[in-house]
Amino acid sequence: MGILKKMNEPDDLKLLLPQQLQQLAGELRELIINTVAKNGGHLAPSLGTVELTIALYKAFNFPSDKLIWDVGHQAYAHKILSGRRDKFGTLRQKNGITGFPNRFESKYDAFGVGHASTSISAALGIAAARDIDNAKYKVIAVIGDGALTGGEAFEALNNVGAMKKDMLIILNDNEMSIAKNVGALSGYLSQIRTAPEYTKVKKDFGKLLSALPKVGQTVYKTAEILKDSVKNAFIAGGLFEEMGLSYIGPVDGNDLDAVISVLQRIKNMSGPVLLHVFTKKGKGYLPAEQAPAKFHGVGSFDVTTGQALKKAAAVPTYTNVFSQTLLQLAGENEKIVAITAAMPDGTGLSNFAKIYPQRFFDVGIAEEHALTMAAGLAAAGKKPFVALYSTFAQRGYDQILHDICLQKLPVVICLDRAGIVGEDGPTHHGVFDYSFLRNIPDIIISAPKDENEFRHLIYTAASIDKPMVIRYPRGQAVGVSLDSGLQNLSIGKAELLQDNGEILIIAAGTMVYPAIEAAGILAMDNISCSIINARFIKPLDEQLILETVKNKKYIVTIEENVLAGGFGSAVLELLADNHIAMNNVIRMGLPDVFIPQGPRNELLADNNLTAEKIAANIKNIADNGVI
Ligand SMILES: Cc1ncc(C[n+]2csc(CCOP(=O)(O)OP(=O)(O)O)c2C)c(N)n1
Ligand SMILES: CC(=O)[C@@H](O)[C@H](O)COP(=O)(O)O
Ligand SMILES: [Mg+2]
Repeated sequence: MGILKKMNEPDDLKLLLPQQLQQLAGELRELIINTVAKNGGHLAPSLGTVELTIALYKAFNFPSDKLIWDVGHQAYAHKILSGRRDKFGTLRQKNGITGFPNRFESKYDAFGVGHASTSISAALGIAAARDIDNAKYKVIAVIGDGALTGGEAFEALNNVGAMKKDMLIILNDNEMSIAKNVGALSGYLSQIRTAPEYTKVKKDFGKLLSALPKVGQTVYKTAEILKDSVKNAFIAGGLFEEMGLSYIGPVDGNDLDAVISVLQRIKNMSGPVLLHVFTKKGKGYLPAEQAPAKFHGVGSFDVTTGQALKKAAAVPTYTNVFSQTLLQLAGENEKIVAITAAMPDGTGLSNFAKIYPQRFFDVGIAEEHALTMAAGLAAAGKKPFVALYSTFAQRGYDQILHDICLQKLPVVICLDRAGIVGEDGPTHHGVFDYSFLRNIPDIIISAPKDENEFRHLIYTAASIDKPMVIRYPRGQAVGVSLDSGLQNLSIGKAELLQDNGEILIIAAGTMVYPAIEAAGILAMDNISCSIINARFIKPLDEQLILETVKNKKYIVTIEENVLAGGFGSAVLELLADNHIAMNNVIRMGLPDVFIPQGPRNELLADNNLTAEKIAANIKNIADNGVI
């Protein structure tokens, strides 16, 4: 770390010579690779943007100028260069540096991110505020080709072209979303990349740039000449020009000199400018260059081989179970179709895509569109399964309400990564879905206690003619054995697992097994518990709950969701509506705060949602009568 260790202030970089900047790029890569190899993280995206980040720091003055990253999973070099080098070893760890730009972590993180396609909107807002204040700083958004497939990015571009604010949008095009990028826009960008003229421009670009003056009155003109020169070579970026932006590029975004030169020359251009850079995802680490999707987000790995350090577990993940069960059902029912919003691997739909390419749709990072498209498919007689991460489904609230449920269309919404996800932290925890879905009429919300029940719920969802949600967590399932056949579960029927004692635990989804275990711990203290597996959050099994609460001294609800408006609230509403006293109800779940990052198990323990903590809390209540 010869040069990097001398970089104490971001401005130190401005004094470095070209060769030293190259060395800095190498050292940044080394630090990023070694850190991610230990902590896990978004390696390939962050390796691809090293040169771009150095060039941005060379050309602009942060934090006065505002740099807004889209998603923010490519911003590790930015974190290191903006005063977080020495803490970078704590990346994604509990109480450590977060995996995404975070307004509360650094003044260099101009906007907090984690969800895609927000950067242009945020940058436009900041530019508009700047102009109201007559301030003079620059505003730069960096957006990937994947994030550009999101509707919000298009809405923003539409507005940018009309508002004509001075701002720079850098399109970091590596031809990849998490998986291969999809869609017509991606096709358009590839045409620019493969146009024979690009090769010529790429070669001539350096020469062209060095021949042009750098500063003063001529800058704007220079940029115009530059733009025209490129445009004269071929009409690249016409789409953006038509929308009212000045298109510059394409530029090789891993060629440090070229990116520095172009930024220095265009930074004073007026109006909205789109700079198109091509980068290589995973650049500088062969395993990541060869398998950019695998190294998009990784767990710990061996740097020499690129092999994961953790052995694959014998117990399947919920995602695997979903993948296999849906494939089985799709073989039996040709109406089944599947939709992903740019996460074919993460949601387990890649095999479905291979086997049923005509019945599979990757719509890009477009959750809203995915849901309404599913509604359209259902309206035309198909049985759509939309698989989304719970946190990203937050984008699609009105589509679920207005386009699916109000229309009573039989779409199955599979919410993966529901609950606490771990190291991705508060932007990614899927802990709000019970609350934001529960108020929608005609929706069915289910949460399996284990993989066996999960398979039956998928089968049930495939068989009914109503909108249904199944929510399940990140990572491994419980490890129970699977029934040989699949069966329909009665909608809204819960499962009474045991009925003895004065304490009734009603648990939802992932909290059922911890509840059973907690009851086992309490039994050793002669405290007996009854347990209900809710299975359905909506409709609730009102009959069973009302029957079972009779003669119970305490009722405990447990959920891996925020308490506000969640499953426990549903039980309270039921009791209130039936004039049953509620002063003996204890709700366990997540508090009204954003849960930070950390290992999932530790975060569950911190929030009293492990068997031991549940048992300790119930014992305290039983012993002291304290709630
Ligand atoms: C709303 C939303 N949906 C899905 C994701 C998951 N996601 C994170 S990064 C990514 C791909 C982004 O591709 P791109 O913008 O091209 O960046 P790259 O990784 O290629 O640098 C996806 C789908 C997300 N963060 N936000
Ligand atoms: C940045 C982003 O949103 C995704 O890359 C996400 O981190 C993937 O999460 P999983 O690792 O749970 O698939
Ligand atoms: Mg990309």
